[in-house]
Amino acid sequence: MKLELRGITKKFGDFTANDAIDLVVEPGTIHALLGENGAGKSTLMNVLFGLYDADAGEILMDDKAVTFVGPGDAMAAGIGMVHQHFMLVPVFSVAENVMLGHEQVKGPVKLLDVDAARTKVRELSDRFGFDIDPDALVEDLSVGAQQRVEIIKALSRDAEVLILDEPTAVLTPQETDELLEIVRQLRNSGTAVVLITHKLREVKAVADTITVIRRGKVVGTAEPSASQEELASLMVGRDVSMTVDKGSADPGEPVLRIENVTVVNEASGVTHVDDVSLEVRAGEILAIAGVQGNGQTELAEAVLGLLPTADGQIILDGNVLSGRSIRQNLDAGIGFVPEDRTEDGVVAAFTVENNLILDLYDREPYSRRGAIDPRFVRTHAEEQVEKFDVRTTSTQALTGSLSGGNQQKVVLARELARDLKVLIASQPTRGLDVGSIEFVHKRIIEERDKGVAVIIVSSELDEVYALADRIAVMYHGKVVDIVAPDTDRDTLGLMMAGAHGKEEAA
Ligand SMILES: Nc1ncnc2c1ncn2[C@@H]1O[C@H](COP(=O)(O)OP(=O)(O)OP(=O)(O)O)[C@@H](O)[C@H]1O
Repeated sequence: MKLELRGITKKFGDFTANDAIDLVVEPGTIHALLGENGAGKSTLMNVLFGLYDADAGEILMDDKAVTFVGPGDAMAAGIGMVHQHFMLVPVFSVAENVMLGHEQVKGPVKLLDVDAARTKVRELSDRFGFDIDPDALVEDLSVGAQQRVEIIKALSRDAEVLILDEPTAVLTPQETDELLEIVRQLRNSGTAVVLITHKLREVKAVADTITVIRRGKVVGTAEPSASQEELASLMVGRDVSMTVDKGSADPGEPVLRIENVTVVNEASGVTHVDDVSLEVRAGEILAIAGVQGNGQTELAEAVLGLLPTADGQIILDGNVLSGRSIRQNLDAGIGFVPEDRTEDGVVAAFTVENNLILDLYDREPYSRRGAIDPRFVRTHAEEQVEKFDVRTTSTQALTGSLSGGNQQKVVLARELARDLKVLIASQPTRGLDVGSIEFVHKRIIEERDKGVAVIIVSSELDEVYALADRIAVMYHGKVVDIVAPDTDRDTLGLMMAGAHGKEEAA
């Protein structure tokens, strides 16, 4: 099915998020939609999926104008969307999840019993090589498999246009390759795929057509043969350096010591971190590389005090941290960028300016004589928004209304505004555009050069290589080895997949 958007305009108050956007997606093609954070990509897709009402413009399918009042209409017309946050019910099986929602669809297919859904899942799984068991519980599936269930859900409703919103942000390198292969197969079977991503390497690998939007407007199209640098500068409107200059580290004394730390999930009894010892010195960046779910997140949370340690101790500047509150740890100079910004990073219902002072509101100069100084808070927010290039209509906008990448910049701006001894940043640039990644990497290196001990938890090898002075690889809760950043990609990848130590991986 051919999809055409003509002159789509969507405003939020005075702010124009989409400004007369034209886009044609041909059947059997992969159309990448590129744009910096806040460019308006998600807004445009939400208009297309019937979640937002456009202020102007029209949607045509096979040259016929259509109107979608809600996602049900869009699905009935053959549009499927896989969001960044999956919309699956964890305690239901795959087949039950696929069945859900069929009752809303007006189209020809209806899966109103589990048997029919099971058969459909098998059929689609076999056809596209999804490798999904219809009876598996969603909560037992890996992130990559859950995403395939979302795609099956869309295909089970006969989607002919499939929108994938940053589908690889949460995937491992191997899962990413698998997904891209699936996307190619969908294209070959005639599906029109709209792919929203910040990862230029992926765009170049699979896209047939590339449209770039900036500040709500289409600024151009590009060929997949364009270089990453060309795509990046078209996206952000300036030259972007894809690798940040980093001088060699000049590490000082150890600031943070993690000694034989074990973290056990109290409810399930599962050991997430298993007898880990690490040392981070002032003025160095230790990257913890690993496939998501190997204990890195829990280790980072244990250092801040968000999770209790079952064994071992964490020592900051000679002081044992256990038994102290999170607040005390923040006050002691720990900066923390959590992995899940929407859950743990920002309060969506607070304004940007209030999110920027979450850890600071009760101290001078943010508060005076026990009361928040609103003028100072605003000035501070305006400075930070400018410095971190947070695209928001105002500092008083609700943080939940910001695009994903811009919410991440708010978290980083808040954490880096304090005087830190240790910075722990989990997936610090997930969802950020290339220009913002360059900026954030520079800021992290600046912290290092100021003498902060930095821990970066990342599953992106590009990021690990861009920042690390040393790399600790975690697998199944243990540190497999600590290696130098000149270790090659394949060796590191194998270690992340469980090879013990550099020699074995080599
Ligand atoms: N519900 C809303 N209310 C107010 N403003 C909004 C709303 N949704 C989006 N915006 C604004 O519209 C702009 C475009 O946001 P959108 O989410 O479409 O960007 P994006 O291109 O998807 O960005 P990212 O790459 O960061 O996900 C942003 O500046 C955002 O603040």
